[in-house]
Amino acid sequence: MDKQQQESRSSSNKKVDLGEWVKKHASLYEAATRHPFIESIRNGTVDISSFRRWLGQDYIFVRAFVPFVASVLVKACNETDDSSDMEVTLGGMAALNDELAWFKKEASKWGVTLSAIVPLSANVRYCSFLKSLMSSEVEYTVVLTAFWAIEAVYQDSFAYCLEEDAETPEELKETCYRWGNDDFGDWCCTLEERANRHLQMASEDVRKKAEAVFLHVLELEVEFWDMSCVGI
Ligand SMILES: Cc1ncc(CNC=O)c(N)n1
Repeated sequence: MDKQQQESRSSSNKKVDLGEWVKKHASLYEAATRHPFIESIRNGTVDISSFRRWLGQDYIFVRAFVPFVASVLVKACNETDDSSDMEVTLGGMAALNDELAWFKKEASKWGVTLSAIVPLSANVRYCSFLKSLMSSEVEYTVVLTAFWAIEAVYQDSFAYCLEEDAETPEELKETCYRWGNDDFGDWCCTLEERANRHLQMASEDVRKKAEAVFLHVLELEVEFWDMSCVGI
């Protein structure tokens, strides 16, 4: 085997998957999934005005997330002929329909007026990032990676608040369960599998872009939690 063959062999054998990136960037991943806001839910010391702020801001985020997921679905239909890709994304869209209804119900329980919420700057930044990913120029592999990262952070964070030794207040358990439940966990694993498949097939350039987008999602998630806790 000559040198060039060896290089191309080793680059195609190089393990690229999302689990590896989580390990490689463990401290940022941990900052996003074990944030003080999440820790405060888990140990029962959460400041309720922070929780209410998070709830109102997250409703705005989820409304912006719907067209992003729709754009992932369009790319799945155009760029792959594998129906599992379309199905996992369509499943995510269906869940968002229930989620928006849930936000309305939860907001009224906490006395949060959703129509009066003004998006804070971290939220505006996150929503405009989603918008930038909706461009047809952004590769399917890259947006699938972003989609997985956005969902995985919530799944991991809220599942942590439901562990056996967690002291999450009763009235917050339903919120944690929304993203921390096992079915959502399984769905995230399916999404991860789909994304990994595409990463394996991608060029080095696309993989690099996907890794950068993964890191950017983690940063934006940290800022989103930070925004929820300002003033405490
Ligand atoms: C800021 C943020 N990140 C991820 C999610 C989870 N995806 C949809 O609900 C969310 N609701 N909010």
